[in-house]
Amino acid sequence: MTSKKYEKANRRLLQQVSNAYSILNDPFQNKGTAFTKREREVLGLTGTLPSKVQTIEEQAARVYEQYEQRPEGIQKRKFLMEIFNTNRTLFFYVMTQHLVELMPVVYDPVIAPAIEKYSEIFMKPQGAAFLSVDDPDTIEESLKNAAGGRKIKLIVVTDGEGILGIGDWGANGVNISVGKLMVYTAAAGIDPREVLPVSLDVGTNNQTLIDDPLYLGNKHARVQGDKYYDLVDKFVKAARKIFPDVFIHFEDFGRDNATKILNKYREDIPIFNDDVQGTGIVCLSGVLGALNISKQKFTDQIFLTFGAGTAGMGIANMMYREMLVEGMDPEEAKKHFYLVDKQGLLFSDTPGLTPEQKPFVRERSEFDNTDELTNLEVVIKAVHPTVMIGTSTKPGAFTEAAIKEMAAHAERPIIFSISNPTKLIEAKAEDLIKWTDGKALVATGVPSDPVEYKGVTYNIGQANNALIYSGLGLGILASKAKLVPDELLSAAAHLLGGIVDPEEPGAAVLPPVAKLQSFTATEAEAVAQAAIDNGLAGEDVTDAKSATENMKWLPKY
Ligand SMILES: NC(=O)c1ccc[n+]([C@@H]2O[C@H](COP(=O)([O-])OP(=O)(O)OC[C@H]3O[C@@H](n4cnc5c(N)ncnc54)[C@H](O)[C@@H]3O)[C@@H](O)[C@H]2O)c1
Ligand SMILES: O=C(O)C[C@H](O)C(=O)O
Ligand SMILES: [Mn+2]
Repeated sequence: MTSKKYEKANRRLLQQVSNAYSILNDPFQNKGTAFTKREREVLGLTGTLPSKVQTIEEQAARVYEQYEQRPEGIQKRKFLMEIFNTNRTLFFYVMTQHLVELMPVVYDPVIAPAIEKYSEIFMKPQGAAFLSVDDPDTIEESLKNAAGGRKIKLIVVTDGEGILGIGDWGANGVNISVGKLMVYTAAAGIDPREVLPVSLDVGTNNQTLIDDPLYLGNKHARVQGDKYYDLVDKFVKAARKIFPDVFIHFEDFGRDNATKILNKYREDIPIFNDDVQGTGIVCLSGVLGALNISKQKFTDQIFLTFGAGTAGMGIANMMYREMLVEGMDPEEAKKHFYLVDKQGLLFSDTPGLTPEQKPFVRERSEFDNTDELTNLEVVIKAVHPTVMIGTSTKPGAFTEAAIKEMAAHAERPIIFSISNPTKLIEAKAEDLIKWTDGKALVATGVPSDPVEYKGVTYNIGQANNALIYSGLGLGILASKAKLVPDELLSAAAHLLGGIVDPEEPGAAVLPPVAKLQSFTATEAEAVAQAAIDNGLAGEDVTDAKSATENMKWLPKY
């Protein structure tokens, strides 16, 4: 068949299969003005676009110029979402070109108001699957419909109950799944065609949403108990049936469910809870980075968890495991941990303890002023922590008095104030540096500008699981890891913790987001190697470096 005849047959087939608009309206196929004249002829696009053919660079320049003209915050994000909904390749080209500038807009902190307003500003479902507790028999059908025939390798699922620190946002929470997946692609080059955001809509206890005529989710109280866990189980089983090798990332589940779900499935399939494990890894990396700077020993550290919830206990468990890896006796290791929650310092007889908190509580007999240990400053005075991590959602909780009390007993106090979004942060980086006269080794959950203090520029690491989960995911997918044991998480943490330049004055405890793509690639290789070393990799995966490099998708036509 001559090439002319072939092209004619191909054109006819394409036109039968999909007319111009199904191409132009498919963000995975659409190139917009970058379609060449030849492509336009073959694909039946002649006359459907302005005549000029642009390169992706020219398109990106136009998009970025438009972006800059948008008002700060959610308007900038809405514009970027229009690009994402129109042309995934162009979106990720622009996002990777301006990663440091765009991450806080695409992701944390601007994603928070975007979630709060999701229903009222809804334009497109952005390829997400909306699984409803009221239609449990449509789970498989819903996943297949949303995948649209695409081979899905990575799912980020949320039930919207514990969004960042802003709480229950029901079906609006799907935006966190969409945003997290954007970071996976921008940071690690996960193919955007192979990902699926999933919302488990089990209702909401957020009365604002129930009363909001614009709210798009199920308008009833959150379903709990067996019916809830049955839906989660139906989802997990259906996802693994339809997408056999899929890696499932759980995000922003409520404190009572997150760890329980993780522990139920992690021995059988490759799953991950970002708030529990991702945050644990990034904080362990940050502490290891800080100790590289202060030259202190990990086993000498005393940890105070402020806000012993999903993330707080994920972090505590990751640190505890590290103590054991360092050879410490389990009972001795437990003596290095203090949990503070709404009730104050947690004791074995404190009412309302969660299952995750119980292994780490203390005995009242250890103290002679237990009634006063509801005040953070008093707790610090009593226990002399060297590491304090805030995952409490309590803004300003790290007061000047509390921080100065910590600095009185710790030569280089390690203080991570990581509640998100910005309005919930326990203390600002510049205050922590000032209150400790430059001694504190600081990290925040949201991006923080460098702090100038007494002639030193203090670079502030972003202790956000976004620095870690993309590399972990790429390593898991590239190695075809059958499970995600702690060994893989630890490999990621030690890799990141070793990237810090400890000799630089004011060095950050974590690598900068500007280097996210490069350290993500290195981390992915370390995770894939750990999978190979632990006998968890696919039979055909023997070379971690080539496996991760071959997996990467690049935003180009
Ligand atoms: N930086 C990151 O990567 C990262 C990762 C996960 C969570 N977080 C942030 O951490 C915060 C908590 O998230 P989570 O998923 O663990 O939520 P969670 O609800 O599971 O835990 C919050 C804990 O803080 C406790 N708390 C609330 N008010 C308190 C107070 N006044 N004093 C002491 N404790 C208090 C709660 O009782 C709960 O145990 C959120 O702001 C979230 O955005 C940050
Ligand atoms: O989403 C983030 O910014 C980090 C973390 O997962 C959180 O819940 O705060
Ligand atoms: Mn989260």
